[in-house]
Amino acid sequence: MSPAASAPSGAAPAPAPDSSLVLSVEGLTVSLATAAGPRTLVQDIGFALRRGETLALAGESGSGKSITALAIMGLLPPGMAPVAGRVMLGPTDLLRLPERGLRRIRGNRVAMIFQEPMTSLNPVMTIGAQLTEALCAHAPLSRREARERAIEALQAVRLSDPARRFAQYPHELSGGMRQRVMIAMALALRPDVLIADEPTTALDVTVQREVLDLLRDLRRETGTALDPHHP
Ligand SMILES: Nc1ncnc2c1ncn2[C@@H]1O[C@H](COP(=O)(O)OP(=O)(O)OP(=O)(O)O)[C@@H](O)[C@H]1O
Repeated sequence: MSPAASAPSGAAPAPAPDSSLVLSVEGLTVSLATAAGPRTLVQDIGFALRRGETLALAGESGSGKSITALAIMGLLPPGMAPVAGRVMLGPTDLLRLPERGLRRIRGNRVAMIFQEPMTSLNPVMTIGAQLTEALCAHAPLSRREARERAIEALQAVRLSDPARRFAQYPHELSGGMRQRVMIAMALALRPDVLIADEPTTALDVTVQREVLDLLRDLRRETGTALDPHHP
């Protein structure tokens, strides 16, 4: 991890409570169980994110940026576990929350967009069906309300002709459009924190710029704090 993302020493006095603090990661350490014993993948990471703020985790390949993001979401692959630290979302330590509680937090309070939107979208469901399903899973909405919210979300990410996109399948959209759909899906639930793990790596350079500009504008409009990986 770069110095910007590395953990504070822990010797500093506890800061005064800060109501704008959304997410605070302290001393996060993740290890992988191997035949030769535990291997540390992320060591003593710490950072704080305030409402409306953007924070970038920078570091060389393999330094643990994705693992940090997955640990925050409680989505570490089997064999990996956080072995020290805290991930405070308001007063709640996500590392100590059971899976049921985490499921309520994901999407609603903390959402994540991944590198390759094609692998996160279901190829046999329309964009609209996926958006409304995600919305209905998190909020008690009628189908009609969910459809309206989904189309609004597609509009918010500046997709042309949102009503038509709603009825299309992922393969009918370009890579940049698919990433916009993923952003729409993540933001439709109005999370406090959006984690973006290299959201533009799979896109060509001009589309990368458009998606990053869009994320920046949406952050301003919604106040969602953003934790982009390789912005
Ligand atoms: N599924 C896995 N099983 C075992 N080890 C893994 C797995 N995924 C990642 N690792 C290891 O965890 C460490 C951190 O990986 P991570 O993917 O977080 O790096 P990164 O900083 O996101 O890299 P990149 O910039 O290349 O995406 C690496 O040493 C990697 O080998």
